[in-house]
Amino acid sequence: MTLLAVDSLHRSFGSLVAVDDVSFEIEPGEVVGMIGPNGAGKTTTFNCVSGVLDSDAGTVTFDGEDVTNVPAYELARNGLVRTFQQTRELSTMTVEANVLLPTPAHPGERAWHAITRSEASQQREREAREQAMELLDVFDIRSKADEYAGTLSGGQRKLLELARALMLDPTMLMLDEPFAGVNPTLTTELVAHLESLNDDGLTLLIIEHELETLTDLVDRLIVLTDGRVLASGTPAEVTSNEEVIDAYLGN
Ligand SMILES: Nc1ncnc2c1ncn2[C@@H]1O[C@H](COP(=O)(O)OP(=O)(O)OP(=O)(O)O)[C@@H](O)[C@H]1O
Repeated sequence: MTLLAVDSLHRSFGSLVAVDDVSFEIEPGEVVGMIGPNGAGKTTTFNCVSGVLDSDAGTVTFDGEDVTNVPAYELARNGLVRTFQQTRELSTMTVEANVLLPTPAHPGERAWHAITRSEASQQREREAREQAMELLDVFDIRSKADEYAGTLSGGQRKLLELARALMLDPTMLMLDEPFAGVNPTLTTELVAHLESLNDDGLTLLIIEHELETLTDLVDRLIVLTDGRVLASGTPAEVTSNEEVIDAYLGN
């Protein structure tokens, strides 16, 4: 069964049509890249699909359920999680606290946990902490666990953002420019992490400008221009498509 189906999505800002009749489908286990020139509507499409912005028309179906305009926190519960182009770490909290933020087991989230401190809630906290530390270990930022997130480099912030998204145990991750501002060594590491997450069954939809980074990683590319899907296919198909070359690659 198709995991994500976007059908005839529209979103305008005043008279500007940012997303204009966009349709695409993602199958379970796929890695799909979304490319297109600046202003093509990639982030707005992400925002509408991930419940950050309401769409004006169209439908989004995730895992067989109509989730059109369902808020992000509810989508996350269903397994659809996204990251942002601008990382959203809280710079005056520690790296560990940042990773723990989205988990329901975080003590701050439910006031009554703090009061009752039931065995079950303490167990959940312990498990969340272990999971957070494992992720920081995998992403090679465990040594920074007790430091303020504000001290991390741009690349490490991307890893922190990814770790935080993974704490929600997603079925599908939508990544908005995960490699932007990341140095080549860290990019290679990040790609390897994404490949291994995909090997474990995680479905990925990735916005990226750097086509070279995406070509090896993705099964398929969706090209947007002027808010519309211009082409979709394997990297080889898309990069040899004349319309794509004119609209995007030729630039
Ligand atoms: N909140 C907003 N208010 C008004 N216009 C917006 C808003 N968000 C996006 N737009 C406009 O919608 C169009 C699509 O923008 P969007 O950010 O989705 O494109 P993009 O393909 O992600 O671009 P980039 O690669 O530069 O991030 C652009 O013309 C942009 O200026």
